[in-house]
Amino acid sequence: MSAVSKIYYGAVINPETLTSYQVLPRCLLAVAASGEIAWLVEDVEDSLVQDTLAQKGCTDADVEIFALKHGEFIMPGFVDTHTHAPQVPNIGSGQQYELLDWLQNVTFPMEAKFSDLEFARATYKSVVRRIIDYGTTTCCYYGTLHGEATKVLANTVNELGQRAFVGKCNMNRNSPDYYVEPSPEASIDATLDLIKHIRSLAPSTSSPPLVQPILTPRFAISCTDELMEKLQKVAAADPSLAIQTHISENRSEIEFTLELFPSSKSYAGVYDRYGLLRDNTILAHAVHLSDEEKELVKTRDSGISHCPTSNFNLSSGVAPVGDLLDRGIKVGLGTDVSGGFSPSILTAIQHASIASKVIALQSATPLQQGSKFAGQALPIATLLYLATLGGAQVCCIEKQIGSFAVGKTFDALVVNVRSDSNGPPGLWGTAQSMPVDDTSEGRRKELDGFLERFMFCGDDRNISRVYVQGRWIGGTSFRH
Ligand SMILES: O=c1[nH]c(=O)c2nc[nH]c2[nH]1
Ligand SMILES: [Zn+2]
Repeated sequence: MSAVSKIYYGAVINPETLTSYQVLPRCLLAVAASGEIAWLVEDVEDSLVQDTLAQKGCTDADVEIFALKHGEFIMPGFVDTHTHAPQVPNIGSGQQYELLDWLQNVTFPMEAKFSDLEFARATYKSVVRRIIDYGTTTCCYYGTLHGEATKVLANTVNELGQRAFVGKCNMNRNSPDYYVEPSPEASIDATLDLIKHIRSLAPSTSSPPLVQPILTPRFAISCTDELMEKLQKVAAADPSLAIQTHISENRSEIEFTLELFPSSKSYAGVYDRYGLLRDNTILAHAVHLSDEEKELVKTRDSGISHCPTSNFNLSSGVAPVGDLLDRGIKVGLGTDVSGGFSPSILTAIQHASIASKVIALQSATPLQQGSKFAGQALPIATLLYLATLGGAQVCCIEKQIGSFAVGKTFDALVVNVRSDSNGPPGLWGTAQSMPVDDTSEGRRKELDGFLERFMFCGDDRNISRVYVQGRWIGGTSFRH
């Protein structure tokens, strides 16, 4: 690890497990020039900061110290495990449709426009900029079916410094003539070319690279058997290649899938038959999986992207996240723009909470023995985990990001809930320069309250800085 280049002192929120997180009002955290966390001391009194720095061999002269104000805190950046960059211009339109009609009437016409590379360049620049400023430090992006436009997306992400997985859609059927791949061969050639391009963006020293390719069969409906067989070969030849697709989102979609693949018993069975369920597979939605399918997903160690905003908005249903968690399945959050109408993971957090409450309200039976989450409202710790470390697990990068620990990279947000922040006016009450209760317990309680209110009432105006790999890349205080 390189020498310490920056020290942060102040309030830190650090996710630990599905049911716990650390609330650290006076944390001292050092980031190396490489972007990794060099060391972290959980509780340091103001008067002991200089001594602690001296003990760590740091002097004011050689490192920059960023002292957070009261009402500011640092937390890990958000992980969006599922979104569609080319659908951002469509946000808020077509909400009268369910999935299959929405794709035909709203989504495919917009995605088709990305055959124009100038349009792709201008759109992706503003889309990625906006997603970074919403606090998403890692994002799993679907591009369109166009290889060249998806290279533009990957280049843009790389230039703006976000961590991401970027894939082009494989789709050679059940799409309009103006927006469909001509053959399985053409789909695979463009995919391999994109993978090569994205891997060439990585400086050889950064491990893992900031931008990684991801195999993206749009969903089973849009891929012929022949294309699925070819995708299977690509995946088998490259076990480190991540995979993303949609699963079991909408009842008509499930019915159509089973008609198209009559030899498979279930939707998950289709993907499994083609070797596409593995530990680095991200499955969006999983609203209507059978118990047998959930077991299969668990056995393959694939992850689920829970996209509650989209599931409500396209009237798809409510995913049984508590049950998935009880089964030990990895779960993260996804915005699924523009099925979801917000690119902010904060909105996904709020809707994940409401979704769990809807399920709890509908649960006729009391909690079953051994179930920790099913049929219950998800607590703050779980929502925080899904938005950060859970998402990192789904992407198989939990050793690098998602929480703060020595050796992990500093992918982080500075959140500002002060009355003088740019955030929702009047939300935070009177500006206080000090906690009302200035004891350790008082500070912890206050910080915990700040976190909860940020998660439910905050927005991007409260995110003043966004860091990826130690580099300041966005937020309201960032000069673009
Ligand atoms: O929410 C969704 N958005 C999409 O673009 C899509 N394509 C297939 N299935 C999908 N679901
Ligand atoms: Zn989607």
